[in-house]
Amino acid sequence: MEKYLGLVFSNGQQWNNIRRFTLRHLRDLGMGKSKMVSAIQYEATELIMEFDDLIIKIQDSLSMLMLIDFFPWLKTILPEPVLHYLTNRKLQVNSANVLKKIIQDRIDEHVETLDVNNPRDFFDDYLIEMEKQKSNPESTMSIRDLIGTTADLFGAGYVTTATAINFSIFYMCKFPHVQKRLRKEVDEVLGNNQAILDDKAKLPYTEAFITESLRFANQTQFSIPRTVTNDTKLGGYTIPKDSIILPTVEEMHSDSKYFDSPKEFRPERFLNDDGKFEPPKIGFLPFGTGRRQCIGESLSRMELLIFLTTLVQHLEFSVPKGETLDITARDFVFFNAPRLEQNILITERS
Ligand code: HEM
Repeated sequence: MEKYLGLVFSNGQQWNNIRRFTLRHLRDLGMGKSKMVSAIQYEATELIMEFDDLIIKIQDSLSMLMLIDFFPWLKTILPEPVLHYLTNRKLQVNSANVLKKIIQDRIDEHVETLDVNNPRDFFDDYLIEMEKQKSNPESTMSIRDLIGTTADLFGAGYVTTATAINFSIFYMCKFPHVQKRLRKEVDEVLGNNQAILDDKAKLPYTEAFITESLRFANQTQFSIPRTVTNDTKLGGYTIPKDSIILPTVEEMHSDSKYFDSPKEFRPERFLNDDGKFEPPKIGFLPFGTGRRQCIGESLSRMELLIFLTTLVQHLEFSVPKGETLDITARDFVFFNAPRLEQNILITERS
Protein backbone atom coordinates (compact mmCIF):
# COMPACT_ATOMS: atom_id res chain seq x y z
CA MET A 1 0.00 0.00 0.00
CA GLU A 2 1.35 3.47 -0.79
CA LYS A 3 2.21 5.61 2.23
CA TYR A 4 0.09 8.68 3.02
CA LEU A 5 1.61 9.53 6.35
CA GLY A 6 -0.52 12.45 7.49
CA LEU A 7 -0.55 13.12 11.23
CA VAL A 8 -1.64 10.14 13.29
CA PHE A 9 0.73 7.61 11.74
CA SER A 10 3.79 9.83 11.31
CA ASN A 11 6.70 10.58 13.57
CA GLY A 12 9.77 12.85 13.93
CA GLN A 13 10.19 15.81 11.59
CA GLN A 14 7.25 14.85 9.38
CA TRP A 15 4.90 14.70 12.39
CA ASN A 16 6.29 17.89 13.91
CA ASN A 17 5.78 19.85 10.68
CA ILE A 18 2.25 18.69 9.95
CA ARG A 19 1.09 18.93 13.58
CA ARG A 20 2.28 22.53 13.82
CA PHE A 21 0.70 23.43 10.49
CA THR A 22 -2.64 21.77 11.30
CA LEU A 23 -2.86 23.25 14.79
CA ARG A 24 -2.09 26.71 13.46
CA HIS A 25 -4.73 26.34 10.78
CA LEU A 26 -7.37 25.06 13.20
CA ARG A 27 -6.63 27.91 15.62
CA ASP A 28 -6.84 30.48 12.83
CA LEU A 29 -10.18 29.02 11.91
CA GLY A 30 -11.32 29.53 15.49
CA MET A 31 -11.14 26.00 16.89
CA GLY A 32 -13.03 25.85 20.16
CA LYS A 33 -14.86 29.08 19.32
CA SER A 34 -18.48 29.35 18.29
CA LYS A 35 -17.83 30.71 14.81
CA MET A 36 -16.35 27.40 13.72
CA VAL A 37 -19.31 25.20 14.58
CA SER A 38 -21.64 25.86 11.69
CA ALA A 39 -18.87 25.79 9.09
CA ILE A 40 -17.48 22.50 10.33
CA GLN A 41 -20.86 20.85 10.63
CA TYR A 42 -21.80 21.86 7.10
CA GLU A 43 -18.54 20.65 5.58
CA ALA A 44 -18.54 17.48 7.64
CA THR A 45 -22.12 16.56 6.76
CA GLU A 46 -21.42 17.02 3.05
CA LEU A 47 -18.32 14.90 3.07
CA ILE A 48 -19.59 12.34 5.50
CA MET A 49 -22.38 11.43 3.12
CA GLU A 50 -19.64 10.17 0.85
CA PHE A 51 -17.55 8.70 3.64
CA ASP A 52 -20.12 7.03 5.89
CA ASP A 53 -20.15 3.52 4.52
CA LEU A 54 -16.44 3.65 3.95
CA ILE A 55 -15.66 4.73 7.48
CA ILE A 56 -17.63 1.82 8.95
CA LYS A 57 -15.70 -0.60 6.75
CA ILE A 58 -12.36 0.96 7.65
CA GLN A 59 -13.20 1.01 11.36
CA ASP A 60 -14.16 -2.65 11.18
CA SER A 61 -10.81 -3.69 9.84
CA LEU A 62 -8.53 -0.95 11.19
CA SER A 63 -7.90 -2.65 14.51
CA MET A 64 -6.23 -5.62 12.87
CA LEU A 65 -4.14 -3.37 10.66
CA MET A 66 -3.02 -1.44 13.72
CA LEU A 67 -2.17 -4.67 15.49
CA ILE A 68 0.66 -5.10 13.01
CA ASP A 69 1.69 -1.45 13.40
CA PHE A 70 1.91 -1.85 17.14
CA PHE A 71 3.44 -5.34 17.16
CA PRO A 72 5.70 -5.20 14.08
CA TRP A 73 7.52 -8.39 15.10
CA LEU A 74 4.38 -10.30 14.05
CA LYS A 75 5.57 -9.64 10.50
CA THR A 76 8.67 -11.71 11.11
CA ILE A 77 6.84 -14.76 12.38
CA LEU A 78 3.67 -14.88 10.28
CA PRO A 79 3.73 -15.86 6.58
CA GLU A 80 2.60 -13.03 4.27
CA PRO A 81 -0.71 -14.59 3.15
CA VAL A 82 -1.73 -15.12 6.80
CA LEU A 83 -0.74 -11.54 7.57
CA HIS A 84 -2.81 -10.23 4.65
CA TYR A 85 -5.78 -12.32 5.69
CA LEU A 86 -5.53 -11.16 9.31
CA THR A 87 -5.31 -7.50 8.39
CA ASN A 88 -8.00 -7.80 5.74
CA ARG A 89 -5.55 -6.21 3.34
CA LYS A 90 -7.85 -6.32 0.31
CA LEU A 91 -10.49 -4.26 2.09
CA GLN A 92 -7.82 -1.90 3.41
CA VAL A 93 -6.39 -1.32 -0.06
CA ASN A 94 -9.84 -0.84 -1.63
CA SER A 95 -11.09 1.48 1.10
CA ALA A 96 -7.85 3.47 1.09
CA ASN A 97 -8.09 3.90 -2.69
CA VAL A 98 -11.71 5.11 -2.55
CA LEU A 99 -10.87 7.52 0.25
CA LYS A 100 -7.78 8.74 -1.55
CA LYS A 101 -9.79 9.37 -4.72
CA ILE A 102 -12.45 11.41 -2.90
CA ILE A 103 -9.80 13.59 -1.26
CA GLN A 104 -7.65 13.81 -4.42
CA ASP A 105 -10.69 15.07 -6.40
CA ARG A 106 -11.25 17.80 -3.83
CA ILE A 107 -7.58 18.77 -3.93
CA ASP A 108 -7.63 18.91 -7.75
CA GLU A 109 -10.64 21.25 -7.61
CA HIS A 110 -8.74 23.44 -5.15
CA VAL A 111 -5.57 23.49 -7.27
CA GLU A 112 -7.59 24.60 -10.31
CA THR A 113 -9.43 27.38 -8.49
CA LEU A 114 -6.73 28.48 -6.04
CA ASP A 115 -6.41 32.21 -5.40
CA VAL A 116 -3.31 32.73 -3.28
CA ASN A 117 -4.66 36.00 -1.94
CA ASN A 118 -7.93 34.52 -0.79
CA PRO A 119 -7.39 31.11 0.78
CA ARG A 120 -10.76 29.46 1.42
CA ASP A 121 -9.90 26.57 3.67
CA PHE A 122 -7.35 24.03 4.89
CA PHE A 123 -6.60 22.76 1.38
CA ASP A 124 -5.85 26.25 0.07
CA ASP A 125 -3.67 27.11 3.07
CA TYR A 126 -1.75 23.88 2.65
CA LEU A 127 -1.20 24.35 -1.08
CA ILE A 128 0.02 27.93 -0.59
CA GLU A 129 2.38 26.93 2.23
CA MET A 130 3.64 23.94 0.24
CA GLU A 131 4.59 26.24 -2.62
CA LYS A 132 6.36 28.63 -0.21
CA GLN A 133 8.30 25.76 1.34
CA LYS A 134 9.35 24.30 -2.01
CA SER A 135 13.02 25.16 -1.58
CA ASN A 136 13.15 24.33 2.15
CA PRO A 137 14.98 20.99 2.57
CA GLU A 138 13.25 20.48 5.95
CA SER A 139 9.80 20.68 4.40
CA THR A 140 7.75 17.49 4.38
CA MET A 141 4.75 19.03 2.65
CA SER A 142 3.39 17.15 -0.34
CA ILE A 143 0.08 16.27 -1.94
CA ARG A 144 0.41 12.80 -0.43
CA ASP A 145 0.86 14.26 3.04
CA LEU A 146 -2.18 16.48 2.47
CA ILE A 147 -4.24 13.43 1.52
CA GLY A 148 -3.04 11.56 4.62
CA THR A 149 -3.72 14.51 6.93
CA THR A 150 -7.19 15.10 5.51
CA ALA A 151 -8.04 11.43 6.02
CA ASP A 152 -6.73 11.69 9.59
CA LEU A 153 -8.78 14.76 10.40
CA PHE A 154 -11.94 13.04 9.25
CA GLY A 155 -11.05 9.69 10.77
CA ALA A 156 -9.85 11.10 14.07
CA GLY A 157 -12.33 13.96 14.13
CA TYR A 158 -15.62 12.71 12.80
CA VAL A 159 -15.86 9.12 14.01
CA THR A 160 -14.72 9.99 17.54
CA THR A 161 -17.18 12.83 18.11
CA ALA A 162 -20.05 10.93 16.48
CA THR A 163 -19.25 7.89 18.63
CA ALA A 164 -19.18 10.04 21.77
CA ILE A 165 -22.66 11.36 20.91
CA ASN A 166 -23.94 7.84 20.27
CA PHE A 167 -22.58 6.66 23.62
CA SER A 168 -24.18 9.64 25.39
CA ILE A 169 -27.57 8.86 23.86
CA PHE A 170 -27.26 5.26 25.05
CA TYR A 171 -26.45 6.45 28.57
CA MET A 172 -29.46 8.78 28.56
CA CYS A 173 -31.67 5.82 27.59
CA LYS A 174 -30.16 3.52 30.17
CA PHE A 175 -30.17 6.03 33.04
CA PRO A 176 -33.45 7.96 32.79
CA HIS A 177 -32.80 9.76 36.10
CA VAL A 178 -29.61 11.21 34.56
CA GLN A 179 -31.51 12.33 31.46
CA LYS A 180 -34.18 13.92 33.64
CA ARG A 181 -31.61 15.97 35.56
CA LEU A 182 -29.87 16.93 32.33
CA ARG A 183 -33.15 18.09 30.81
CA LYS A 184 -34.03 20.09 33.93
CA GLU A 185 -30.71 21.93 33.79
CA VAL A 186 -30.91 22.56 30.04
CA ASP A 187 -34.51 23.80 30.28
CA GLU A 188 -33.73 26.11 33.20
CA VAL A 189 -30.53 27.56 31.76
CA LEU A 190 -31.20 27.64 28.03
CA GLY A 191 -34.96 27.47 27.57
CA ASN A 192 -35.35 27.35 23.80
CA ASN A 193 -32.05 29.07 23.02
CA GLN A 194 -29.19 27.13 21.51
CA ALA A 195 -26.14 26.78 23.73
CA ILE A 196 -23.14 29.03 23.12
CA LEU A 197 -19.71 28.61 24.69
CA ASP A 198 -20.43 31.16 27.40
CA ASP A 199 -23.19 28.89 28.70
CA LYS A 200 -20.68 26.21 29.69
CA ALA A 201 -20.18 27.52 33.20
CA LYS A 202 -23.93 27.64 33.73
CA LEU A 203 -24.34 23.98 32.72
CA PRO A 204 -22.28 22.08 35.33
CA TYR A 205 -24.35 18.90 35.21
CA THR A 206 -24.17 18.80 31.40
CA GLU A 207 -20.39 19.22 31.57
CA ALA A 208 -20.23 16.48 34.20
CA PHE A 209 -22.40 14.24 32.03
CA ILE A 210 -20.12 14.73 28.99
CA THR A 211 -17.05 14.04 31.12
CA GLU A 212 -18.55 10.93 32.71
CA SER A 213 -19.63 9.68 29.26
CA LEU A 214 -16.08 10.08 27.97
CA ARG A 215 -14.70 8.25 31.00
CA PHE A 216 -17.26 5.45 30.94
CA ALA A 217 -17.11 4.82 27.19
CA ASN A 218 -13.33 4.63 26.84
CA GLN A 219 -13.59 5.19 23.11
CA THR A 220 -9.87 4.99 22.63
CA GLN A 221 -8.61 2.16 24.78
CA PHE A 222 -4.99 3.21 24.27
CA SER A 223 -3.17 6.42 23.44
CA ILE A 224 -0.99 6.69 20.36
CA PRO A 225 2.13 4.51 20.93
CA ARG A 226 5.15 6.24 22.44
CA THR A 227 8.86 5.41 22.17
CA VAL A 228 10.78 5.25 25.44
CA THR A 229 13.73 7.64 25.10
CA ASN A 230 15.78 6.35 28.09
CA ASP A 231 15.96 3.13 30.07
CA THR A 232 13.10 3.68 32.52
CA LYS A 233 12.12 2.02 35.78
CA LEU A 234 8.37 1.82 36.33
CA GLY A 235 6.40 -0.25 38.85
CA GLY A 236 9.38 -2.55 39.43
CA TYR A 237 9.98 -3.14 35.69
CA THR A 238 12.77 -1.80 33.54
CA ILE A 239 11.55 -0.56 30.18
CA PRO A 240 14.53 -0.45 27.83
CA LYS A 241 15.25 2.61 25.68
CA ASP A 242 13.53 2.53 22.26
CA SER A 243 10.71 0.24 23.45
CA ILE A 244 7.31 1.09 22.04
CA ILE A 245 4.72 1.45 24.78
CA LEU A 246 0.96 1.78 24.71
CA PRO A 247 -0.58 3.81 27.54
CA THR A 248 -3.81 2.01 28.53
CA VAL A 249 -6.40 4.69 29.04
CA GLU A 250 -9.19 2.20 29.69
CA GLU A 251 -7.39 0.73 32.69
CA MET A 252 -6.96 4.17 34.22
CA HIS A 253 -10.59 5.15 33.71
CA SER A 254 -11.78 2.06 35.54
CA ASP A 255 -9.27 2.25 38.39
CA SER A 256 -10.83 2.84 41.83
CA LYS A 257 -7.61 4.64 42.80
CA TYR A 258 -8.83 7.52 40.62
CA PHE A 259 -12.60 7.04 40.50
CA ASP A 260 -14.82 5.92 43.31
CA SER A 261 -17.00 2.94 42.17
CA PRO A 262 -15.69 3.25 38.61
CA LYS A 263 -18.23 0.80 37.17
CA GLU A 264 -21.08 3.14 38.08
CA PHE A 265 -22.24 5.84 35.67
CA ARG A 266 -22.37 8.89 37.94
CA PRO A 267 -21.95 12.37 36.40
CA GLU A 268 -22.24 13.94 39.86
CA ARG A 269 -18.80 12.56 40.71
CA PHE A 270 -17.54 15.62 38.81
CA LEU A 271 -19.62 18.13 40.80
CA ASN A 272 -18.24 19.73 43.94
CA ASP A 273 -20.20 20.55 47.10
CA ASP A 274 -21.35 23.83 45.55
CA GLY A 275 -22.72 21.99 42.53
CA LYS A 276 -19.95 23.37 40.28
CA PHE A 277 -18.27 21.23 37.64
CA GLU A 278 -14.84 20.05 38.70
CA PRO A 279 -12.86 18.25 36.00
CA PRO A 280 -10.82 15.25 37.14
CA LYS A 281 -7.21 16.18 37.86
CA ILE A 282 -5.69 12.76 37.48
CA GLY A 283 -6.44 9.42 35.81
CA PHE A 284 -8.60 10.93 33.07
CA LEU A 285 -7.15 10.87 29.57
CA PRO A 286 -9.86 10.46 26.91
CA PHE A 287 -7.90 12.86 24.71
CA GLY A 288 -4.47 11.55 25.66
CA THR A 289 -1.73 13.76 27.01
CA GLY A 290 1.61 15.37 26.21
CA ARG A 291 3.00 16.33 22.84
CA ARG A 292 0.73 13.96 20.94
CA GLN A 293 -2.41 14.96 22.78
CA CYS A 294 -5.54 15.16 20.64
CA ILE A 295 -5.57 18.38 18.62
CA GLY A 296 -9.36 18.37 18.40
CA GLU A 297 -10.24 18.31 22.11
CA SER A 298 -11.66 21.81 22.43
CA LEU A 299 -13.49 21.47 19.12
CA SER A 300 -15.11 18.18 20.04
CA ARG A 301 -15.99 19.35 23.57
CA MET A 302 -17.72 22.32 22.00
CA GLU A 303 -19.55 20.08 19.54
CA LEU A 304 -20.61 17.69 22.30
CA LEU A 305 -22.02 20.53 24.39
CA ILE A 306 -24.00 22.03 21.52
CA PHE A 307 -25.21 18.72 20.09
CA LEU A 308 -26.27 17.25 23.42
CA THR A 309 -28.09 20.31 24.71
CA THR A 310 -29.90 20.65 21.37
CA LEU A 311 -30.91 16.98 21.45
CA VAL A 312 -32.14 17.22 25.03
CA GLN A 313 -34.13 20.38 24.25
CA HIS A 314 -36.07 18.67 21.49
CA LEU A 315 -36.05 14.91 22.09
CA GLU A 316 -36.49 12.29 24.74
CA PHE A 317 -34.59 9.01 24.57
CA SER A 318 -35.65 5.70 26.10
CA VAL A 319 -35.45 1.94 25.82
CA PRO A 320 -38.56 0.57 24.02
CA LYS A 321 -41.01 -1.30 26.29
CA GLY A 322 -40.10 -4.96 26.71
CA GLU A 323 -36.59 -4.48 25.30
CA THR A 324 -33.22 -4.10 26.94
CA LEU A 325 -30.23 -1.99 26.00
CA ASP A 326 -26.71 -3.33 26.19
CA ILE A 327 -24.39 -0.42 26.93
CA THR A 328 -21.23 -2.48 27.00
CA ALA A 329 -18.93 -1.43 24.20
CA ARG A 330 -18.24 -3.25 21.00
CA ASP A 331 -14.53 -3.90 21.15
CA PHE A 332 -12.48 -3.12 18.03
CA VAL A 333 -9.27 -4.04 19.90
CA PHE A 334 -8.07 -0.42 20.03
CA PHE A 335 -11.40 1.42 19.92
CA ASN A 336 -14.72 0.99 21.70
CA ALA A 337 -17.99 1.63 19.94
CA PRO A 338 -21.62 1.38 21.06
CA ARG A 339 -23.67 -1.61 19.89
CA LEU A 340 -25.75 0.32 17.39
CA GLU A 341 -27.74 -2.67 16.16
CA GLN A 342 -30.18 -2.22 19.08
CA ASN A 343 -33.44 -0.28 19.24
CA ILE A 344 -33.95 2.93 21.13
CA LEU A 345 -37.12 5.01 21.26
CA ILE A 346 -36.83 8.68 20.32
CA THR A 347 -39.84 10.83 21.20
CA GLU A 348 -40.31 14.45 20.27
CA ARG A 349 -40.80 16.63 23.32
CA SER A 350 -44.08 18.48 23.31
C1 HEM B 1 -14.69 12.77 21.43
C2 HEM B 1 -13.83 13.10 20.49
C3 HEM B 1 -12.38 12.72 20.44
C4 HEM B 1 -11.67 11.81 21.19
C5 HEM B 1 -12.20 10.91 22.31
C6 HEM B 1 -10.29 11.84 20.72
C7 HEM B 1 -9.27 11.08 21.25
C8 HEM B 1 -7.95 11.16 20.84
C9 HEM B 1 -6.85 10.44 21.47
C10 HEM B 1 -6.95 9.54 22.68
C11 HEM B 1 -5.73 10.74 20.77
C12 HEM B 1 -4.31 10.22 21.09
C13 HEM B 1 -3.64 11.19 22.07
C14 HEM B 1 -2.38 10.67 22.73
O1 HEM B 1 -1.85 9.64 22.32
O2 HEM B 1 -1.90 11.32 23.69
C15 HEM B 1 -6.10 11.62 19.69
C16 HEM B 1 -5.23 12.13 18.74
C17 HEM B 1 -5.62 12.90 17.67
N1 HEM B 1 -6.87 13.48 17.47
FE1 HEM B 1 -8.49 13.20 18.64
N2 HEM B 1 -10.19 12.74 19.69
C18 HEM B 1 -11.44 13.31 19.48
C19 HEM B 1 -11.76 14.30 18.57
C20 HEM B 1 -10.91 14.80 17.60
C21 HEM B 1 -11.23 15.82 16.63
C22 HEM B 1 -12.56 16.57 16.53
C23 HEM B 1 -10.13 15.97 15.81
C24 HEM B 1 -9.94 16.87 14.59
C25 HEM B 1 -10.01 18.14 14.59
C26 HEM B 1 -9.11 15.06 16.29
C27 HEM B 1 -7.87 14.91 15.74
C28 HEM B 1 -6.84 14.17 16.29
C29 HEM B 1 -5.52 14.06 15.69
C30 HEM B 1 -5.08 14.67 14.35
C31 HEM B 1 -4.76 13.27 16.56
C32 HEM B 1 -3.28 12.87 16.39
C33 HEM B 1 -2.37 13.88 17.05
C34 HEM B 1 -0.90 13.55 16.84
O3 HEM B 1 -0.58 12.43 16.47
O4 HEM B 1 -0.08 14.46 17.06
N3 HEM B 1 -9.61 14.37 17.38
N4 HEM B 1 -7.46 11.88 19.77
